[in-house]
Amino acid sequence: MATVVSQQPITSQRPSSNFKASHFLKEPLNVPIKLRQKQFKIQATASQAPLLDPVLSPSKTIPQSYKKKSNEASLILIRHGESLWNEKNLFTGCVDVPLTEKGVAEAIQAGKRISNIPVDLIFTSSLIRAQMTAMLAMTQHRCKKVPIILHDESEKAQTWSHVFSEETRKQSIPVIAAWQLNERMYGELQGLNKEETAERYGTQQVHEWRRSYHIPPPKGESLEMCAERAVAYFEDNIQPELAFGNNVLIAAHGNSLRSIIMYLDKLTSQEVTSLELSTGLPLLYIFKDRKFMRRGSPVGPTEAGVYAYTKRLAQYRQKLDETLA
Ligand SMILES: O=C(O)[C@H](O)COP(=O)(O)O
Repeated sequence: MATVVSQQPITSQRPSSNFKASHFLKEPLNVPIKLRQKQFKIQATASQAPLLDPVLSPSKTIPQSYKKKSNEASLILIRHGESLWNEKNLFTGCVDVPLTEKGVAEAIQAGKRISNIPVDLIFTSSLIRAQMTAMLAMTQHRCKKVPIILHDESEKAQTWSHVFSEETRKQSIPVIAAWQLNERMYGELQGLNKEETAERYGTQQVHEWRRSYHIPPPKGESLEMCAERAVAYFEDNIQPELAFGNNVLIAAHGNSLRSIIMYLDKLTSQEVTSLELSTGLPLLYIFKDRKFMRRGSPVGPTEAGVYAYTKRLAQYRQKLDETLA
């Protein structure tokens, strides 16, 4: 499937709709922060602010003595690899199905493409196909850090999954699974064959259900409804991390990512209807000066192509080369 790529630097203005007012927090997000404060606290150093827990530290602003980690951050988006229901051409939505063997290979290939790009935090949906994609991709990353899914579903889940070694935590990457990043809920189409559905309701009607912004499938979510949870989550929990200088990988779904790309690329509800995302193909954005600049799909480490998209990424790759030499 074709992917719309626009090289224009994009402002992070919201598309004209009733998205939740965004706020640019300077400090990192406060959603899993209690967890990260316990599990993966980043040691406060002269250049790094600790992960602030608004509960533990009344003031939510970063103390003046701390600077942002960086003025630039990488954002990688990956639609999960092919799933068993993609292979059967069934509407999937929020049904939790795993990857096919091909989908596993796609996830590993995606990992090769991003293996030289820094990742400090991983966000996935709560669905296994996105989580499998993230974990498989990270097996190829040259940083060799271990992605660890954070569990905050209960106090016991938090305490029972605690890591009691600072050194081990430093060699780990927090993975936050958020239902808000789930695929759009396809309502009464879930489980139906896409071709048979088009024969029954007409190609035009099915295309509208699949790709339009405002029109929901029967008893399902429109892309707009999906955006109102996915983009709101992105603004409230992911964008502050990027603003702080943390590099983020999001492994999610065709439509939840289409809604986020619509926000990043400032696409209109008309333009987004032609946005298609291939399974397992990573997309790179650079976040700098509060703007998202799309950089296309990174090539693999052995393929001819751009060595690194920015000076900071070139330095990161250089450091990996030296460490792994
Ligand atoms: O949910 C599904 O069926 C797929 O992941 C996406 O389907 P679509 O390409 O028909 O939106």
